[in-house]
Amino acid sequence: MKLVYSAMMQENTSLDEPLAPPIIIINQDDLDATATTTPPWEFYYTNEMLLGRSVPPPSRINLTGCDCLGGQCHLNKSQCTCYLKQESFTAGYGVTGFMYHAPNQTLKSNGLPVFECNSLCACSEQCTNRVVSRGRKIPLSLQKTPRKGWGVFARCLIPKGTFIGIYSGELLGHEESEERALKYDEFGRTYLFDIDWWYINQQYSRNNNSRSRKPCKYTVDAYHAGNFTRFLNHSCDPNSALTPVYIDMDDIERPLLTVFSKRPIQAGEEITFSYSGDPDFDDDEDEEEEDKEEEGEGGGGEGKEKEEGGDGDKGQGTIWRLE
Ligand SMILES: C[S@@+](CC[C@H](N)C(=O)[O-])C[C@H]1O[C@@H](n2cnc3c(N)ncnc32)[C@H](O)[C@@H]1O
Repeated sequence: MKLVYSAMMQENTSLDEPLAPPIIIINQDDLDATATTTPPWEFYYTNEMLLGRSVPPPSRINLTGCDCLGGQCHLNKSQCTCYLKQESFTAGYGVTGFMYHAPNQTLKSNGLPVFECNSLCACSEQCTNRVVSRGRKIPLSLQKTPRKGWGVFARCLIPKGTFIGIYSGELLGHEESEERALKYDEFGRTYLFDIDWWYINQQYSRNNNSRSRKPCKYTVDAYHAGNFTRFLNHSCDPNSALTPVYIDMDDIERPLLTVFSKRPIQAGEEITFSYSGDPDFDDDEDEEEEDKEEEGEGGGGEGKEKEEGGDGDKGQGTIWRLE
């Protein structure tokens, strides 16, 4: 059954990540023959976002693509519209250029939005600004733990800033997510994840000249549909974090929730993140120098101060509804 489960995961994601190594199932905890040998079959395994009843299909009316040729968007900084868009959001937070290091495609900083090149861009599939869209590359296992149920484990050393997976599932509107939360509270299920990133709130506060929090418009529910990320357990000292990523999406309230390592993760180590948002807003100043070298840059971006947040919680990503 473990092999069947592993094959099912691979089959359901073969189109969007054909090169992803299989996820293997390890169950050292089940000593008696009647115990469950695989993770539950209760959900549809997918990397995609399925739309809830009130969620419109993605609109691409305001989506733009760059005209760069080849895979070197990071070298076309004054012409690449994706580069300029990324900078307009993140230069104020000390990150120059794209959010990925050009040579190894690792994330420069957690907690900031990423705008990847998209299906309207002329650049190639090898573009340095396409990471999540190219899918998972790292080998993982799903492992039964003694006290936390199933968890996700690294099968090789994962460098800092590596893409791990999309927190996929059903994208629900506010009303539907409230209904689900009530239902799930009865059963003690916790797979709902609000998309309420600090910069969405900040924009709302600015536009409405208010310091009140914006009601959360969208929530991801990974209970009925999702992928291995629904098995990630919580830690107060996590080795990974969520990052909002926009690919074929022009609505700032609908990023993909993606998981990236925030420090090197050893082979055999459990991969975890904080269910209540990541308090570290990692603005690695030493990496800024590296970025300039990579991009042949003379300056710019350095020493800029972070903006003041509307409600002072820049470090928070999203909030998991705990029981
Ligand atoms: C999204 S699920 C994570 C996957 C879960 N372990 C499973 O087997 O389905 C969240 C649930 O995992 C368990 N969990 C997550 N982190 C935990 C932790 N640090 N300690 C104990 N239980 C944890 C709790 O039961 C929680 O409701």
